Amino acid sequence: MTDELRVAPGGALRGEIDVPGDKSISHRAVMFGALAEGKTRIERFLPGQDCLSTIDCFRRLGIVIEQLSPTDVVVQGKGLRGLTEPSDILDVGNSGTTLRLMAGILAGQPFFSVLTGDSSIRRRPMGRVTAPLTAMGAVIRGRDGGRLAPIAIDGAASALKPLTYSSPVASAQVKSALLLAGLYTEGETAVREPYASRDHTERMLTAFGAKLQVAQEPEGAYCATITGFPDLRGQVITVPGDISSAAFFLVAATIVPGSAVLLRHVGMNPTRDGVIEVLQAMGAKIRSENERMEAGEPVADLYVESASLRGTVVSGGQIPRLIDEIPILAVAALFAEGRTEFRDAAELRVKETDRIATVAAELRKFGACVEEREDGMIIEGGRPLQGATVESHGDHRIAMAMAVAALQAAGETVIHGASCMDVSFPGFARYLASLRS
Ligand SMILES: O=C(O)C1=C[C@@H](OP(=O)(O)O)[C@@H](O)[C@H](O)C1
Ligand SMILES: C=C(OP(=O)(O)O)C(=O)O
Repeated sequence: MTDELRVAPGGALRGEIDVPGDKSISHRAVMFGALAEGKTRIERFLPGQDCLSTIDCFRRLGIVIEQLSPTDVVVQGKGLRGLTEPSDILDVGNSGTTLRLMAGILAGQPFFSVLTGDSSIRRRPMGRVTAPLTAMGAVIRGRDGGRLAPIAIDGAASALKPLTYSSPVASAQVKSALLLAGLYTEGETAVREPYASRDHTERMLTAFGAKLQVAQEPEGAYCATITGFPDLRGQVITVPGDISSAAFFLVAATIVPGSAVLLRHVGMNPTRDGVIEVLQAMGAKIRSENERMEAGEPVADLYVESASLRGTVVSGGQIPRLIDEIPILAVAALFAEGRTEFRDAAELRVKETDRIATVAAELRKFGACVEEREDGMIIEGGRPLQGATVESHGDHRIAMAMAVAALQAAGETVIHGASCMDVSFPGFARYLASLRS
């Protein structure tokens, strides 16, 4: 089978999509379910490759996890002390969230474990979690002095103590790793970040019974504090749809004239909804309906119609609220009148790929005008696009963003390495096709 997706331009997008489950929340439901006493039932779980890696790793740690259907998962939790030493390395595949959050959990276990992943994971910075975990007393070794995977955690030699830590980056993975290690300390562990990153860990751990305090601080800073050794109890969790997946259809329906699409069950957590704010500022017609709370998270249905866009500036505290949506927002910028600028987004360089470099390189193949900056990019909108042969570079969000750009490019586009879409959005091409028929 060839690993490519062909996308031809065509008519309006019309219909409804039940947006697949949120990746960040699906990971956490499995992890916290494993650490809780009793059964956790997860509905609308995302059966993407990344979340399946998390299930696989926890099975290797002795947790029974049943997948009653692809989206219906039951985790038989064994409590904070219930994990057992894995007999082999733990392979997280392509998932940075799995590796970094598990590093925090495994630092608190009385056994030895090794975490690794694919070639992309083995290039991504892990010092951002291994350094503060070491400061908490964890004994961790890895390539490049513990900064690159594989990393080995000598839990038996570790004696964790609480830490108050100011993270130089707004990263939910760093924050979560330290809060999870903090579960295994006597006392309070506090993590401060320059801007609030996604807060699913704080919301969900609180629902499981942890004692957690959060505080918004001056100039956008944020601090979360956890108290060690709580009694965590199994929960029933209905996972909201992933706003990061919905974003591809928000942009697709906006740029293809005559489109009208309803996206059902979209997670609207205020630490994640920057994409809607920016698209609306650009002129997009997005209406939120049927707003409700599920599993401690706000959820809504989003109705989007095609619209003309104008350029904008995206920067500062907005960036963590839309970090994974920048590749698809760059596509929206191609169809906007004038210039769009992304600043303060150097974090994009350490994702599955260097997303500043890969977005610029691949969009230029369509004839787009994209200037790379150290911490972002500048895009001149309004140029006609030509269909092209493009590469995913093994990065799911790049592959899907290119598929959306192809909808409004003259001629056919071929996306090589398209199967990586399954990392966060299995069936993406089918969902897209369903709106075109
Ligand atoms: O905690 C999470 O679930 C995630 C946090 C973000 O990464 P960082 O923590 O590196 O910003 C995001 O890019 C990733 O897709 C998922
Ligand atoms: C960056 C991402 O995920 P992770 O860090 O978990 O690999 C993503 O899904 O865009």
